[in-house]
Amino acid sequence: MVKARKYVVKKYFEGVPKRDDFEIVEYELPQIKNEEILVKTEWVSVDPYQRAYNRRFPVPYDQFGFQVGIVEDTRNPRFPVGTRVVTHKGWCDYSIVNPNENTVMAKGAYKLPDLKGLSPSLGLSITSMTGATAYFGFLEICQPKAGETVAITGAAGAVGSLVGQIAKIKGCKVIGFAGSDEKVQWLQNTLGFDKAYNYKTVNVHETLKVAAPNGIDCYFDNVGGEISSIIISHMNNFGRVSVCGSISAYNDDVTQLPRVPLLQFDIVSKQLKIQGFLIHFWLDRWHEAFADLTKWLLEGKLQMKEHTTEGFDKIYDAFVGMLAGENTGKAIVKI
Ligand SMILES: NC(=O)C1=CN([C@@H]2O[C@H](COP(=O)(O)OP(=O)(O)OC[C@H]3O[C@@H](n4cnc5c(N)ncnc54)[C@H](OP(=O)(O)O)[C@@H]3O)[C@@H](O)[C@H]2O)C=CC1
Ligand SMILES: C/C=C/C(C)=O
Repeated sequence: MVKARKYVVKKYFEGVPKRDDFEIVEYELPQIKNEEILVKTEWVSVDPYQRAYNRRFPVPYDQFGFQVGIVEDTRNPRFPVGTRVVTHKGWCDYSIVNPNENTVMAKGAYKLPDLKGLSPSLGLSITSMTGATAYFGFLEICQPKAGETVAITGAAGAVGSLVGQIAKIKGCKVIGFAGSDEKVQWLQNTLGFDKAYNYKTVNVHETLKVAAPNGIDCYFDNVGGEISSIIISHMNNFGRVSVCGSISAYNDDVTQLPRVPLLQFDIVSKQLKIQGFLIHFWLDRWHEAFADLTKWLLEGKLQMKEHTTEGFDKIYDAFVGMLAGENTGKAIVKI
């Protein structure tokens, strides 16, 4: 019998999630059945949707999320012992998975793609939801063309930093907004963004007059709120907006969300396309994103910075730290 630990969400979050909204539960795993695998978790992902989706499930629920682990026992010939897998089993140190049992959000399990000796933790960014989100959310919805100007909020985060690098690969001019001067320096000096700004200290409207005098063609929106309205008011005719997330409001009371300026006149007069998406829509095509992103990574055309916290007991701290902007790049926890 294997003893396992998992984080259970026992209360709905009010504002910033609190430590005692979670309980760490110890329990014994049953024997694996036909087709199942026993996975020892190596890395877990902390992500904004774990906050945003909180009220979609009846409490108590096991905290879902992507993780990379190694197969320790198997009754599935496609997944021998020692295989590295990506699953959606969340914040636990051991789990039993049937790789064939997909959910709406994720495959039951898939083999970690060959990262040519790079850290398997990249299975939580480059070859997981994060990478697919940046790739499809930007390329499919924004349909960027070389020479166009792209604005990105949440630009120094996991998804945003990839979107900016993909935009550079596609020959675009890239303007990023992030929440500290260090992040801004990293975006400009290391990732090659054309311009980056600290949204906490600049006047976004005045900044865009200078940074994008000819307007913005594509906007990848990770944060929502007032900054998004300002950016959209700077868009060119036939501009495209990919609405990926609205993290600026995830900890807010949904009945009291802040008002943002009316955008309809800009949308109509500039004939803008504004599209939200959920990355599960492309679940059967994620491998296409993984192939291109891994190739670009190995060619040195893009990079993924990881913000790593150590220890199963620290997952909560990593989660609220990410929501507060402590991460540059992908926030992950090494178990
Ligand atoms: N539609 C979909 O299918 C998917 C959507 N997403 C969305 O993509 C977005 C980015 O996710 P991900 O890359 O994983 O997370 P990040 O790595 O970007 O981490 C979250 C970041 O959000 C920023 N942030 C926090 N509060 C605010 C605020 N009030 N205003 C502006 N920025 C804030 C912080 O950076 P800073 O220091 O810059 O403030 C923080 O580092 C999220 O909105 C998420 O929900 C992600 C995956 C799939
Ligand atoms: C699947 C993730 C969705 C958001 C909103 O993060």
